[in-house]
Amino acid sequence: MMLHFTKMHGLGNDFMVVDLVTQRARLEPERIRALADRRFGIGFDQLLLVEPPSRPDMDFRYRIFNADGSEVENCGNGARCFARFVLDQKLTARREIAVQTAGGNLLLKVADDGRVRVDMGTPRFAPNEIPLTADTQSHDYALDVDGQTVHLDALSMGNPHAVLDVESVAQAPVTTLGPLIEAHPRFPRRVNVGFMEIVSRQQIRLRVFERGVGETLACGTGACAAVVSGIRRGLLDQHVGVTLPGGSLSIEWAGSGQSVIMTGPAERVFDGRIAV
Ligand SMILES: N[C@@H](CCC[C@H](N)C(=O)O)C(=O)O
Repeated sequence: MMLHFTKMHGLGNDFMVVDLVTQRARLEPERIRALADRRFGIGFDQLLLVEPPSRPDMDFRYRIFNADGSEVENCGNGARCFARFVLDQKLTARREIAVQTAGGNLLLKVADDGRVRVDMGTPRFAPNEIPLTADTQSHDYALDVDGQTVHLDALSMGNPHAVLDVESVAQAPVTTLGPLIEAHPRFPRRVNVGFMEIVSRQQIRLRVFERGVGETLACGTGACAAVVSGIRRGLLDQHVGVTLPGGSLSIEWAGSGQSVIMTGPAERVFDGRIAV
């Protein structure tokens, strides 16, 4: 049987997107890892599976798998690509789409210019909700990493994020410190690691070492987590532009108990099919 897919990206964070509303397939972790391979497979950071919802008040459910085959709770750039995909495939005519993810429900709006605005839900800070092993909630956790003390903030955007302040993202130890924090035993489900350079109260630069992938060109939930961290520590204003290696996102957060709003592009690259 042939399975149709679409290759998409949000700021260079790239996806294989599969419609499982009109098609049927089961992809095991080993097959996902093979398909994600950039030389022997299709090549992608995440696989997105679009499915019918399990609740009548939702339009779709979508599931997210990292390149290492692990299923995860949330994906910001993926959410925008998902919204463009269901419209382009005519799976819906609605420009306002409610979707279930493993990390919670999201509300997405596709603007006339194709940019997508996503209500990413409320950030969570309690250590057990991240999850992070810690006695008390803080915005400054000290982690022993190979005998060195590293200070970071941590929070959940549905998925777990650590945020480190750096002087310069160009010099940041993303590929050396990133994997050590990603797999640190105090993060029992591993963690996405963001390196944030604050340029002004309305602008940051960010690089993210993603759990289950490695450094990507952009991470939507990572951008939300970094901005939330900066706002809650009094370092950033409510509307912040985030420059990532693959492009820019706009993030807004009005503070405690409020949803984080992310706006950015979503692009289709090509369509293909594989035998399953
Ligand atoms: N690229 C994503 C995040 C994808 C999931 C992440 N790697 C995790 O394991 O939680 C984004 O744009 O948010």
